Amino acid sequence: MNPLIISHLDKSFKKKQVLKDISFVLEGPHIYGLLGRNGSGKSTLFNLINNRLTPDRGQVLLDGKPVLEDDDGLEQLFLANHTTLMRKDEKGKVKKYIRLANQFYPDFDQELCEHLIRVFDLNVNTRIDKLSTGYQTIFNIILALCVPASFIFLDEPTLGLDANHREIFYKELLTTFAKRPRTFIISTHLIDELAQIMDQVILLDQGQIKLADSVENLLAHSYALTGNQEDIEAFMSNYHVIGSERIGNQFTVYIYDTKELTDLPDTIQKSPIDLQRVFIELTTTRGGLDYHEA
Ligand SMILES: Nc1ncnc2c1ncn2[C@@H]1O[C@H](COP(=O)(O)OP(=O)(O)OP(=O)(O)O)[C@@H](O)[C@H]1O
Repeated sequence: MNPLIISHLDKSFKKKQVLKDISFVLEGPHIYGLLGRNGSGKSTLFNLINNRLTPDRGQVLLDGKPVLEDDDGLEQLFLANHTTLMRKDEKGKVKKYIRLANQFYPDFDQELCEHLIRVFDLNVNTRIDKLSTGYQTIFNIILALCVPASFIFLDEPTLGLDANHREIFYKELLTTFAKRPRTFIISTHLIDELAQIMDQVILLDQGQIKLADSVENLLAHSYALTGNQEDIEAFMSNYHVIGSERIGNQFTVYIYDTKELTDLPDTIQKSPIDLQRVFIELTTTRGGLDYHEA
C-alpha cells in the first residue's frame, strides 16, 4: 500500500487561518487516531484531504500524483462524516442508498454490509432523513467499512452511539481490519476508548500538527514524576515537561521525552500516564511550568 502524503496544507475561512502548514504521511495498513480539541481543525482537514474543500495552499499526493487530479487516486479515499452523507433533501429509504453504494463501488462488501445491518439492528426500510442521530452514524459506519477504499476517514464515528453500539463498532472495525488490512483515520474525543484500537496518533492543536507518532512510542516516552517540588524542579530541567500539577504537598510533572531517564533521585517516583493525560497536557495552556523544551 503506497502512502498518502499530505503536504503543506493551509486553509483560512475569511481572515481566520484554521490550518497552518499541515504535513504528514499516512502509511498503511494502520488505524490512526486524529485527536484535537474542539475547533482545532480536524473536520476541515478531513474535508481538504477528501476534496470536499479546496486548500489555499498545499496538496495531497498518492503514488506521487495529486489525488485531486486523479480519479483512481480519489477512489482510494473515503470520508464518512455527518454533514456530507446526510443531505436534507435525501428522502429515500436506507436500502436505496445501500443499493446505490453497491452500484457505485463494484467491490462493495455486500456480505459485510448485511452482517453489519444485522448486528447494529438497522432497519433498512426507514427513510434516511428519519434515522435517529445514532443510526445516522451507524449508516455512515456501515458504508465506510464496506467500501473498497484504501484510506477511510471517519469523522467522529461514535457521535450519538450508545455504549453497546460503540462496542460493536470497535469490534467490527478490528475484525474487518484484520481480514482486509487498509488504513483508517478516525477523529474522536473519546480518547480512552480509541486508545484500545488505534496504533498511530496525530495530534492537531490550534490548526497545527503538534505530534505524529505510534501510540507505543508516545506511551513509552511519556510519564509522570511525583515528589517534593524542589527536588523535581532541580531534576527536570533536562527533560521536556508538558505539564504540572500540585495536589496538597504532592507535586507532579508530566514528561514527554525520548531521552532515557537517568539518575532519578529516591525522593521522586516515576509512573506511567495514559494517552488521555498526554493529550490533555499537550493541548492545555495553563502558563507557568506547563510546556518547556529541554
Ligand atoms: N465553512 C466554514 N466557514 C467558516 N469557518 C469555518 C468553516 N468550517 C470550519 N470553520 C471554523 O474552522 C475551525 C475548525 O473547525 P473544525 O470543524 O475543522 O474543527 P474540529 O476540530 O473538527 O472541531 P470539533 O472537534 O469541535 O468538531 C473552527 O473555528 C470553525 O468555526
